[in-house]
Amino acid sequence: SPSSSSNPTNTTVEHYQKQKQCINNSPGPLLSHLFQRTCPLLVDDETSILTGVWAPWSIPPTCFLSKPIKRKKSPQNKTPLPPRRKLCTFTIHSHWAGGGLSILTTPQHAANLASIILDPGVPYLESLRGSPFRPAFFPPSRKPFEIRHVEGKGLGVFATVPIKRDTVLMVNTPVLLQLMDGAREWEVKDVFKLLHRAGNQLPKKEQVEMLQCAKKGTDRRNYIVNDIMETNTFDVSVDGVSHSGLYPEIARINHACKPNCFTRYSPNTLLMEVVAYKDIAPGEELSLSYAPLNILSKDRKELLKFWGFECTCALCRDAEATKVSDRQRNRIQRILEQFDNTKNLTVEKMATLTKEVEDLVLKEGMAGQIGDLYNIIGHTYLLMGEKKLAEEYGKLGVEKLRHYAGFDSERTALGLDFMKRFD
Ligand SMILES: C[S@@+](CC[C@H](N)C(=O)[O-])C[C@H]1O[C@@H](n2cnc3c(N)ncnc32)[C@H](O)[C@@H]1O
Repeated sequence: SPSSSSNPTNTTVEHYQKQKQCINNSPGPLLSHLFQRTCPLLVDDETSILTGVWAPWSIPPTCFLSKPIKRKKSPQNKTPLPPRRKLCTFTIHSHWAGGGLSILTTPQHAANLASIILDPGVPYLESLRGSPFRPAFFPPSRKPFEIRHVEGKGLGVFATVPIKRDTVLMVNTPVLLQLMDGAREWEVKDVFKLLHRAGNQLPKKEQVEMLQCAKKGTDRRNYIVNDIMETNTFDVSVDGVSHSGLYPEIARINHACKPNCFTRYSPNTLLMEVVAYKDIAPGEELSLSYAPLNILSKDRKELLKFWGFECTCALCRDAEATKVSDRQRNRIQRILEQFDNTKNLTVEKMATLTKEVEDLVLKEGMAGQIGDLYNIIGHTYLLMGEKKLAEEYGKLGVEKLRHYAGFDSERTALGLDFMKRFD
């Protein structure tokens, strides 16, 4: 096993049994019933050999230790070095929704995730959010879109029927998750090896879906799974920590700088939804923004290099429209800066700026950020001593965040936190 022998952690069976405790509060404060879940044991490469048990995973994990931490010897610095952490590949062949999933993460995050993977309690969560986790067009044979070739972009997804704004078009579980937070702690070659294994261990169906995803093809070392992850994943919060998630069907949707769809992620189920921002006509291509929407075209271009392409969306092909959009997005930034400086603000000025920024946000196809915007406005009013207006905008923010970010998103939790001061 790659991480054995040199492992400095205590790995006796007794030590292993002592680990039976929930360290993290992974589900967050929204879901009090989930605290009663039993806490799964930590599983890694060594515990699975010691105990012969690696449930709920289908295969014993493979792990690598993080790089040794180097520090200059000095008599002043007596703080102990943090322990080296393990990064492992965990695979389950049939999770709660019936699919296969491989996860590259630490044993602690994997243990905290185990109950979600076995049964996230979807009916309860649906009752909390007030709507089912199901695409509007059901069963899957009635999908309102098709996948076909697009000039200069590879494959893309196109509407086949009229789609109304706010329609849930896709609801998918991931096939691969990879820890991003602190990822540099491990040797790159070890991460590549674990990714390769994570891909190989998937059931056939998910393996094929994964391998069919787009590739940049720029890595001469030919680490295909790493290439696929870099080209196709979304940033998702798993056990409260940043991971990248591969959702092969959703990954077919191309990027646009003024998209017609947005994604909504639920950390309590790992489900990712694609929702229409606006009405979409048959024949129109579905699009998502891979980069944050509130940045200017040159910064977007820079960011999109990470996905390995030069954007050819409708906005980027139209120099005049790009200029107007940059001007509008720039103005949004300037207004947000004014919200930071409450000394110069009056209630009347706030009302005028709010109206202007709301209009601009909608014009720029940034409705997904409107909840965050109301939240900022709520904070500004509070700093100005306008409690009633602060509460009004805080409430509006939570309502929009529930819709655009998701009922259990961390952004919504921030909005709810803000509202606590008005209880
Ligand atoms: C997540 S995939 C999208 C689906 C992909 N077209 C396929 O064939 O599976 C991302 C890749 O699609 C292409 N792509 C997506 N959006 C694009 C855009 N706006 N302009 C040019 N290429 C784009 C790029 O090759 C990018 O690396």
